[in-house]
Amino acid sequence: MRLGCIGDDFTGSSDLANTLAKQGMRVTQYSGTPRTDAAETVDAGVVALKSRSIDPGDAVAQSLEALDWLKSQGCEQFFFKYCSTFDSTPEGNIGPVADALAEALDAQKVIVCPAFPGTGRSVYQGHLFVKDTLLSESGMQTHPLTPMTDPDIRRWLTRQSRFAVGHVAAQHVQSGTDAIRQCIESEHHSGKRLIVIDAIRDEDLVEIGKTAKDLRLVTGGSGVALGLPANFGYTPSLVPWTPQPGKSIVLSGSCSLATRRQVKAHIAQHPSREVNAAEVIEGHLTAEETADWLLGSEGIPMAFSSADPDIVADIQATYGRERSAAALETFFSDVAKVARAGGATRIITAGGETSGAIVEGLGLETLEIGPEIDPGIPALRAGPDLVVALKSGNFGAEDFFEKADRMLKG
Ligand SMILES: Nc1ncnc2c1ncn2[C@@H]1O[C@H](COP(=O)(O)OP(=O)(O)O)[C@@H](O)[C@H]1O
Ligand SMILES: O=C(O)[C@@H](O)C(=O)COP(=O)(O)O
Repeated sequence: MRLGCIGDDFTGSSDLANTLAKQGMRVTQYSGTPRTDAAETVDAGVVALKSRSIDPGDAVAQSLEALDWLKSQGCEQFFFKYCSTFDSTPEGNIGPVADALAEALDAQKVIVCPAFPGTGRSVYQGHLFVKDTLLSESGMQTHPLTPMTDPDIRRWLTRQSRFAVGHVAAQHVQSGTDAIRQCIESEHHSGKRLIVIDAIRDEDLVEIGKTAKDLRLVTGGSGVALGLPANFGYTPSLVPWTPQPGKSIVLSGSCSLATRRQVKAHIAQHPSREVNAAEVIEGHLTAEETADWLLGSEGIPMAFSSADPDIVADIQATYGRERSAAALETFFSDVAKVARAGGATRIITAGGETSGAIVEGLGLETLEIGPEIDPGIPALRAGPDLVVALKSGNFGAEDFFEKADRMLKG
């Protein structure tokens, strides 16, 4: 294994794995830190953690455990993957985890770059944009778990990190590798350890990737990984796929804007059932009942709790943020288990936390990376008769669920 990656959620990990696979690396995604060695054939290993919204101390401990395992597999460089919308709270977990990995690797110059132009995320003047709006006006300001209310990544990260935060501006990035390297050095000499880098185009990310050749630790969204495989001599290639027949279901616990649009579009075409959060939390709706309905329905049936911010806010005010999230995640995980036992072979999930709960619940230890369905979302094989797609909250076309099923089915 050459490149060792740690993802702070499961959808984000598959997004990174997708970028690396398209650039020619053989990639495997692991659910948590494996207890055994990786197969010899793996070039890049992505350890997916569910660490984005947990206590910062736990996130650090889990990330360091993953790092130890990746080191033991022979990795030469390490990547910490977080969300292209920098999902975190003022306490973490991006800063604390990046700090801990930097110290463990003695990395003095650490790139911080959430940009992913392919999905409209760009960093300019240290501010994160989602398409043409600032992060804090993009819908992310009402995220159920990590509301993003400050678009200045430097300022947000400064609240989370023990280290001074630096910046490389777009005009230097656009001047190419030498200019970027000089700016990083200059920030380093002025005592900055975490260095936010502007990037608005894929070309910028490729240049940043080249600059990162000698850095032990790189952090960011999947975009900044674009240029890394070439440093190891890999070249872009087509990712193979074996079609998976059988029964498909969609489970959506994401309340992000893109998912809500996709849910609306899917309802118009396929059997769909809204999961009432209060009924789940109160224990009035069982996973068995929902799974039976999914298995008995035609087409690409969907169960969803995806709701508008005011509805989510009401649920959280009544039951608490953590309790409602935990109850819904457990519910979707249980639905997936029953549906799988009842014959589901294609499972499409929406939402990072939701997907993490489902993949862990199903006990899927490794995921092989297949072709890209939409930017940042690959088809994944979990076993001889099970395939999945883990959709990040704000990724995917409006007809994503149908499109994903078409690709998984082959
Ligand atoms: N109707 C709802 N009310 C309150 N919380 C909800 C509701 N539906 C989903 N959630 C919770 O919101 C969180 C959404 O996070 P996640 O699955 O990561 O989606 P995204 O990828 O869009 O951020 C999950 O913890 C989920 O359980
Ligand atoms: O970088 C991204 O935007 C994604 O890979 C990602 O991490 C998305 O997380 P969720 O929106 O929570 O699914």
